[in-house]
Formats: sequence, structure tokens, C-alpha cells
Amino acid sequence: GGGGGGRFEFQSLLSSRAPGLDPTCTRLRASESPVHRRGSFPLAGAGPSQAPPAPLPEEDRMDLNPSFLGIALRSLLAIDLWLSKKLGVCAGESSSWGSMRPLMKLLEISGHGIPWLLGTLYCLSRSDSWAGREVLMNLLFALLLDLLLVALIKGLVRRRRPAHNQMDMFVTLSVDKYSFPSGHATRAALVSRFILNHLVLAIPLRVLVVLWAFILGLSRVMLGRHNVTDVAFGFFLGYTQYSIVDYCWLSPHNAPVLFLLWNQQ
Ligand SMILES: CC(C)=CCC/C(C)=C/CC/C(C)=C/COP(=O)(O)O
Repeated sequence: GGGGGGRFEFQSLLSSRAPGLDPTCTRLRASESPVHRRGSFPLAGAGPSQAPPAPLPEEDRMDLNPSFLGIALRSLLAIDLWLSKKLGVCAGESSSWGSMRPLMKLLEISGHGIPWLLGTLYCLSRSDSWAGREVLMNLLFALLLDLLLVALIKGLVRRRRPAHNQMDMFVTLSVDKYSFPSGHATRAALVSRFILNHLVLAIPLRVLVVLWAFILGLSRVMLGRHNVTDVAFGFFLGYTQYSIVDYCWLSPHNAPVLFLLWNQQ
């Protein structure tokens, strides 16, 4: 139900048990069972003088009866593709909410890696307190860790972007032709959790930070850049990344060289 890309993904799931075979071929694998390998024809073997056919090997039975998990995953994928296509209302200028596209693209830039990296480096160069420098150094570490993990997972999973996406994004890396997980969603979750934990902000501003992260994630699907599951997993990954950064928190005590080096610049 999800266009060209959707069909591709669905087929690859169906054939994942037997790489290189389509579902028809998977069914035909039963013909390689011992009954056939012995050279007897199934219909000829139906006569009274023939012994009953040997049971199918375990692997063939699994291919013929997809597991509950397999069916659940395929159903989730189908719902994901259908919902993502429905929500992709800003995917093109002629889409139903096409006039909102410039606003969505502005949001896209607000969660892009380059402004966040450059902004953090700039603030680090201007910071004159040890405490400020420590927080910014860890934000830089968090942003770099995020880029690395997202690139790694995108390269491993290689899920294509939705078929209705226009690839007109502001500066991308080569892995950004893939969509799982959404790098904007990971950054939104990571940065907003970081800000909420390290900046003293009034309640309305805290709400605004959470809203920004949520709307940025939603805008990825509305722009047609991602499927819903890319964004959902992106939020989960970004949230978890913050826990990693918090656990490995860099300070003048555990990483003195880093802080001294920065101080000399
Ligand atoms: C230091 C370094 C390698 C900086 C590269 C910054 C850069 C070009 C990041 C790419 C950000 C981007 C376009 C992510 C894709 O986000 P999705 O939400 O579409 O997955």
C-alpha cells in the first residue's frame, strides 16, 4: 500500500527467510523435500502400493508457515507505510498541505547537524567559565556520537526513504539516502533532553523545547522524508544517547587533557 518503495520493502521482508528467492520460490522449496529427491512424482505416489510421503524437513515447514512474529512485523510495516503516506501532506508543492512546505523546511534546518555543531563550537569559543565549557564540551561529544551512531545504523539497515520524498535536503552525508533512523529525530530527542537537564529554564520555555522536538519529528513524516517508525526509533535512540553521554560525562577530572587543550586555544 506504500507506493514503489513500500512494495520493495514488503517484498524484501517476504523473501528474507530465503535470500535471493521470491515468495513463489520459497513455496517451491517444498519440492526439494526428500519425497521429490527420491525421484517419485507426487501424483504417481498416491497409489495404494506407495509408502506415505516422509514429513517435510523442519526448515521447509517454517517457510510454509510464517511465524506469528513474522506476521506481526509485516502488519506493522504495512500500517507504517500506509500511515506515513497518509501523513506525508507536505511531500510536494502540489500535496494537500504543500503551502506549508517552506515552514517545514525551516524546521528541518533547526534540527540539522551543521547549525548545532557550528553553534556549539562558537559558544565554546566564547565561553569564559569552566562550568559552561564542560557542558558545551559534552554537548559537542553528544552531537558527534549521534552523527556516528545514526550513520552506522543507516548504513547497516539501508531502508530507503519513502517513494514520495523529494531529495532536496540541505547538506547531507552519503548515508542520508537511507531513512532508518531519522537523524533529525535522534538529534531532537538528544538535544532537548540535554537542554532540559543542563539549562535552568522557565516552565513555558521547557514546554517549548519539548514541543519543538515533537513537531520536528512529525515534520519529517509530513515532508515525506521518513516513515513513522524511522521517527519513533529516532526518538528512542536520541533519548538513549543522552543516557550514554550522561554516563560518560566528560569533566576536567576524567578528561583533563581535553580541557587543557581547549584552554590553550
Ligand atoms: C562533522 C560532520 C561529519 C558533520 C556533518 C553534518 C551533517 C551534514 C549532518 C547531516 C544531517 C542530516 C541531513 C541528517 C539526515 O536527517 P534525517 O532526519 O533525514 O535522517
